[in-house]
Order: sequence, then structure tokens, then C-alpha cells
Amino acid sequence: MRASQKDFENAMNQVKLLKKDPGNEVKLKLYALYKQATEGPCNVPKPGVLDFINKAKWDAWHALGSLPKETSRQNYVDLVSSLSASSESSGQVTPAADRKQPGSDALVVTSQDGITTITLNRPDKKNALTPQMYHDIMLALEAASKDDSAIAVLTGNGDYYCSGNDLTNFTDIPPGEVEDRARSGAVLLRDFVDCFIDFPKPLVAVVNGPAVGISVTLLGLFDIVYATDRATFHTPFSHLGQSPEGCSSYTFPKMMGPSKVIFGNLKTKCNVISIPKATEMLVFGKKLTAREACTQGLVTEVFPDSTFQKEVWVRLKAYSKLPPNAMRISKQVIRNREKEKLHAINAEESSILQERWLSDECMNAIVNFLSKKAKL
Ligand SMILES: CCCC/C=C/CC(=O)SCCNC(=O)CCNC(=O)[C@H](O)C(C)(C)COP(=O)(O)OP(=O)(O)OC[C@H]1O[C@@H](n2cnc3c(N)ncnc32)[C@H](O)[C@@H]1OP(=O)(O)O
Repeated sequence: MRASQKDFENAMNQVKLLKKDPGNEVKLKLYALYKQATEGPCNVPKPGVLDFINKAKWDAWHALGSLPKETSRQNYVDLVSSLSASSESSGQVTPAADRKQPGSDALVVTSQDGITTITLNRPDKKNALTPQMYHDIMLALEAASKDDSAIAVLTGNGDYYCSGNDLTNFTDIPPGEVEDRARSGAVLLRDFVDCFIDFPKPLVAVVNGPAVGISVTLLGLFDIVYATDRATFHTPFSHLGQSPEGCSSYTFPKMMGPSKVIFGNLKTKCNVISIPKATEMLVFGKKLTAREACTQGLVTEVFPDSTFQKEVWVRLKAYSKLPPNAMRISKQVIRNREKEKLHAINAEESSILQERWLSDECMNAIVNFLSKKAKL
């Protein structure tokens, strides 16, 4: 049943009666849904980067894309009613707890047992990332950094962890807007990766299946990476006419070590082979198995697929009971001295990628994928 105008007005009044502050993430969602329900898609200019509050509000509204007014009204009413119910039953509102985020079914955020879990939920598209998902993940991380969970987890629903950037993001661009789109894509990428660099609590990737592109490169910014033995790790940037992101141009060589020199068999007089593993992945697009990725330091531990979920969640529940402040501070000690460098690398990679997106090599690769001529 669709929410009526009366239901919508009641919900607006109910918001004022909430006993507990629902937190910034939920307030932004409410704001965005209210604007979308009353004014339709975001049609105002984007505020400047230093206008943090209005930019966050604009981002939240803009992320709703062309969501119809009636659906936005319904989502607003549903969200308020879930907030009212939880603030009455437990006296506590957990951001996005155990429910799909309104406006986007493609991301599910739950909070339980001290763990906030962000699940990519587009299994039919191998969890490829749309612009809305990038925005929702940023909002979810922002909320998770402030909620009372001890750790945060990113995982995927279905047989894939994530197939990287949704390549249809490059379609339907009106002529004359290609450069603008590349520019805004680079800003989105930079903001997105910045959220991972700055995330203050232990961040865990539960890699439930193959991972491609940005979902692989980001792993260098996680604190733990658990993978099923079915997972593979693939960064086919050259094949796509693109270049590395997610700070991988720095984190991968650092974790995988310098060139590994392998001497050929003396009898057959092979030449010396000396290609750093990171280069083999990021330049030549070599796909690693989970065990290879573990040997290279990208994955913390590999589990048999049959027991993966059980073993990983038992482990994570135990970790989430450790003193949260101690974990947060230890992470800071480990990571903080690298932060400034990582932000600079992220900015540089994003701007190089902005150029690559405009190249013939990249455009041809996207056309080939979309016309089903090429698959990885
Ligand atoms: C603004 C930030 C930008 C950040 C930039 C990041 C760079 C990257 O992430 S580069 C990596 C981009 N990803 C890819 O190139 C992967 C492309 N996908 C594939 O090669 C294959 O789909 C697969 C190997 C992942 C899976 O092959 P499989 O045969 O098992 O399944 P499919 O039938 O191909 O897939 C099912 C369904 O999903 C669609 N799909 C999968 N991945 C993507 C994707 N990345 N973008 C768009 N669509 C994707 C695929 O087209 C199928 O759709 P249909 O059922 O409608 O045909």
C-alpha cells in the first residue's frame, strides 16, 4: 500500500517526537527522502567542498537519482516508522540496523554483536558498484565510525564479492558532458577512497568470492582480509585502458615486496625473470588465487569455502568483544603516519584515472564489454 500525503505529514511530525537523536546518517537520509518526495530529483548546484554540511545534504539528495516522488514518500514513512518503533522498544536507534537502506536495495547495512556489516547486494550483477552504492557506502562508513560497534565489515551477497566499478556507469553520457562526467567521477573516487583511508575502527573484508578492480585495490586499506578459497583477485586495468586506484600503486608494491628474482634452470639457460608481483597484477592484470594473494600479503587468511562463513564470523564476534578504544588507538598508531601520504596518492591516482577515462583505449574496452565482445 502506498503512503498517502497524510501518512507523510504524520511521519514528519513523528520525527520531531523521536526520543533519541537518530544520528547524522539517518538524518541525511530523512532529509534526502523529504526533498525527493516534495521536490523530485536534486536540481540545485552542488555546494563547494568546504561547505561540509550542505555538501553532505546535497550528496544524500543527489544519490537518490531519479527515485520517484511516491517511492521517496513511502521510504520516508517506512524509515520514520522503523525509527519510532526502535526508539520505543529499545530506547536506542542503531543507524541502518538490520534493514535495507531506503532508496537503495543494493546495499544492506546491519549492526549486531558489536559489528557493523556493509553488504553489497547486487548478486545478479556480481555486486558491480553503481554511483549510488559509492555514496551509500560512504554514508555507511561515516555512520559506522560513530556508532557503538567495535569493528566494521564489508562483504558481498551471492557468488561474487564484487566485480568492481559498474561499467554501465560510462554509458548514456550526453555528448559534450564526457569531460564533466570524468571530472565528477574522479571526485567521487577520491572521496570514496578517502573514507577508507580515514576509517577509524578495525575494518575487515570478508571476501566471499571473486573480486575485481576497485574492490581488490581497496583491500590494501583494510586491517584484515579473510577470503574463501573460491575467491580470486583481479585488477585488469590495462585491459580496460585504465590505471590503478584505491592507493594500490603504493600499498601493493609495499606489501608484496620488491622484485622477486627467479633464476632459470641452469641446464636450459633461462633468462633471469624479475617482475615485482604488484606490477604483474596492476600492469599486466594477472589474476591471483586466494592462496597466492595470501602469500603476497594482500589476504590475511584463506578458509575452505564450505566453512568460510562459520569460521570467519566466530572469529569476528570474538574480536568485536575486545576493548573498542584500545583497538581504535592501536589502529591509529599503525596507520596514522601513512595517512597524509595515502591521501596524496589517492588524489594523484584519481586525477590520472580521470584522464584515462577519456582515452580511446578505455572507451573501446567499455564498448567491447557492453557489446559482450569482451569479458575478463
Ligand atoms: C567512480 C569510481 C570509479 C572506480 C573505478 C574502478 C575501476 C574498476 O573497478 S575496473 C573493474 C571493472 N570491472 C570489470 O571489468 C568486470 C566486468 N565483468 C566481467 O568481466 C564479468 O561480468 C565477470 C568476469 C565479472 C563475471 O562473468 P560471468 O560470466 O560469471 O557473469 P556475467 O554473465 O558476465 O555477469 C552477470 C551480469 O552482471 C553484469 N556485470 C558483471 N560485472 C559488471 C560490471 N563490472 N559492470 C557492469 N555489469 C557487470 C554482466 O554484464 C551480466 O549482466 P547481464 O545479466 O545483464 O548480461
